[in-house]
Amino acid sequence: MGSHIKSQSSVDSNFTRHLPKVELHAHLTGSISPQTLHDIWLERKGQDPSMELDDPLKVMSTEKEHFNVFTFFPLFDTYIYNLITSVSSIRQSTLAVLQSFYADGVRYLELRTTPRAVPGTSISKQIYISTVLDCMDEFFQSSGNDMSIYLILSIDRKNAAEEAAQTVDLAIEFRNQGRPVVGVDLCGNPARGDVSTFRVAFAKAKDAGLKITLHFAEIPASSTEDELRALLSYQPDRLGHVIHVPPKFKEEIVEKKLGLELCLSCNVLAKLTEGGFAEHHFGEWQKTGCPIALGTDDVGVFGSSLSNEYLLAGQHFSLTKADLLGLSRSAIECMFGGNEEKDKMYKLLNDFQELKSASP
Ligand SMILES: CNc1ncnc2c1ncn2[C@@H]1O[C@H](COP(=O)(O)O)[C@@H](O)[C@H]1O
Repeated sequence: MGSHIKSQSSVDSNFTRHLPKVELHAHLTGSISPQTLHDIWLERKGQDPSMELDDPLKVMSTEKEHFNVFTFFPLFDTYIYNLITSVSSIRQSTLAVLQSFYADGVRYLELRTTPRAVPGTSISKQIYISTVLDCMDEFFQSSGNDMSIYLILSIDRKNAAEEAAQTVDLAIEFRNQGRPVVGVDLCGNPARGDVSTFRVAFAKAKDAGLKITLHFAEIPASSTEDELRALLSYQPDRLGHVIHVPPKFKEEIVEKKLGLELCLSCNVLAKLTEGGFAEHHFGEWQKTGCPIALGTDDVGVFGSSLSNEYLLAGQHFSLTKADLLGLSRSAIECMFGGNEEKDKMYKLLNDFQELKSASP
């Protein structure tokens, strides 16, 4: 009874930080902090003073107007991908990202990244992915196996069908080598591309037993009947963002109980939604019974950690500690890593709940 009363109390940052969390929607490059990018920039500037890229602390300053859907996507192609061009900087940034999720209380992480070769170097897509996977292995061991980490490979909407197929092939190849690759994602600038291009690639991913998650209805232009019908025909296991979803698609999603990856700060700060946090569509989806996993999307850009996302949900939707525990449990349902991983997370949450209810 005591534990019941305590868990009804309002949420605070101490609670959300210590809550064992599941992060399922985090883009690796967008998760790199401005400080880590700055460190990499300083080192490159030291080696090559004529390097023309501006200081990340200036480019990504949160004091200026926040990135919106038009300014956000070029940040990767024209800036960050030009800064992180060596195996050592891929390693440095990936390890820093893993460390910050861990320090924030994430205990199960599915990171996603778009395979990329670095022009003018020997870094192929394969080398890029194996470097990221090596960092994940290293981090897993050095954290005392405390945070499980899996990888999802992203297809970018601007990709041609062949590139998308290559991404799926890479996912299958690494998964078959026993590396922790669990799925394939569709991301990228929602104003670009025709998603029907990727039919064959996603069919191959499905056949190979990979899980599928898709960025879905992020902006009105990517929420047409044709697009959403095509995306649902790829039989996704989870959907990301689900912002501008027309009622009949909503019904279908609810009927299938698809897992939903919702990113409050990203949507509000990038102005993908209107009305601020209080009007975020989390409020609507929460009533539908679809399992929800809060996610950071791009913590390096939007500056809000996963524990802060839980805090924001608590504050803006009047959720109690018990509600946030329930939300964490619903994120577990959405995990791609299998039942053993789910059981491990449920246990962590139960232990946490007991500890909280026992503490004065
Ligand atoms: C508004 N939210 C979003 N919507 C769609 N795609 C997004 C995104 N945030 C990030 N990305 C995708 O992730 C890539 C960077 O990470 P990786 O190099 O893959 O690790 C971006 O190029 C973009 O395609």
